Amino acid sequence: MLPPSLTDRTKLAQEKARVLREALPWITRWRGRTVVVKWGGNVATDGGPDEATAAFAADIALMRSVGVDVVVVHGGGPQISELGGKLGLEPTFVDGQRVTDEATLDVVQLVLLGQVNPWLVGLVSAAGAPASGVSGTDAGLVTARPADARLGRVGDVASVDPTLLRSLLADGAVPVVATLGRAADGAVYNINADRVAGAIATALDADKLIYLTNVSGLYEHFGTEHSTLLSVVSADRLRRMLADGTLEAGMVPKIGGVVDALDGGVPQAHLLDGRIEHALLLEVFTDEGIGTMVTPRGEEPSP
Ligand SMILES: Nc1ncnc2c1ncn2[C@@H]1O[C@H](COP(=O)(O)OP(=O)(O)O)[C@@H](O)[C@H]1O
Ligand SMILES: CC(=O)N[C@@H](CCC(=O)OP(=O)(O)O)C(=O)O
Repeated sequence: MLPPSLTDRTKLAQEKARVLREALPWITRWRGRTVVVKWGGNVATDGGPDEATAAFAADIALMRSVGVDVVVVHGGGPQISELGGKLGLEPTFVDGQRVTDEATLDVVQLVLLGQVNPWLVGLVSAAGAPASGVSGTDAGLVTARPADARLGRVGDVASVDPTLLRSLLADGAVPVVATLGRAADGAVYNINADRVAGAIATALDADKLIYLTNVSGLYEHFGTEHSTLLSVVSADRLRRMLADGTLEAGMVPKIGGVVDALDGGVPQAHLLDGRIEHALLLEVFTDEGIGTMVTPRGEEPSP
């Protein structure tokens, strides 16, 4: 009989082999496919910020290295509120969208283009993938149109031209997109990152759209004692949730982005807790169903 320590080591090695075997069909399935991953600023706030985002960057680099065309779209809402607060700007939101006056727009640009984007580009690069930071205002990537006038310089996505992203992907790079947009008259607008992620996934005919946030997924009866995590849900059910007003705060634009993407032909979207290290890897390369999966009719695909 094997000594106990060797038995344990053998069991651990066999477990590693099992994980690798489990990953193979998923790696084969996702090679050459396009996956859009939206990193929410909340991933880097409450608790252990850098570990979770460093693990996220490592997962992105791994996806790239096995041949997935991966695009990162990032937010930075809490980081914008933090710097704005230091500068005396009180954050105000309407249905999850930041009311953006001219001074706030300056802060949005400073934080997204000067802090969050280069930080994520640095982490993905350090993890071994050639990341390339771009703004939605570059090369006509995101054309904005003014949103609700009460929101000031907030835009909706009018259109996405994926040419720049396609050429970066063809070069083997990982585009990391900051979600500003430019209107036809050249003016820059602040656009909610969840909506941009959905529009970019649609424009790229992505095979999967993943949102990383600070909850385990989408809950029914959120914030009540009856709250339950929805593991698989249909786009129709999300439409009903949007219409009946049961979603609050940041979930409104996120679910809006998911519904837009599914309506635009993206076959599946996921909401995951990005504070769990390697949540992305678990979702893409294992049989583990974590978080909430959204498909057109609420059915679960297999590899
Ligand atoms: N039904 C719901 N299920 C889960 N979270 C919800 C729900 N309704 C509202 N939320 C809120 O949405 C938040 C995530 O959105 P948001 O703050 O915009 O994150 P991010 O920065 O990742 O975009 C959660 O922290 C949660 O408080
Ligand atoms: C119009 C609008 O609300 N824009 C967002 C853009 C950043 C974002 O969406 O960040 P998260 O994904 O981290 O929430 C904002 O100013 O907060």
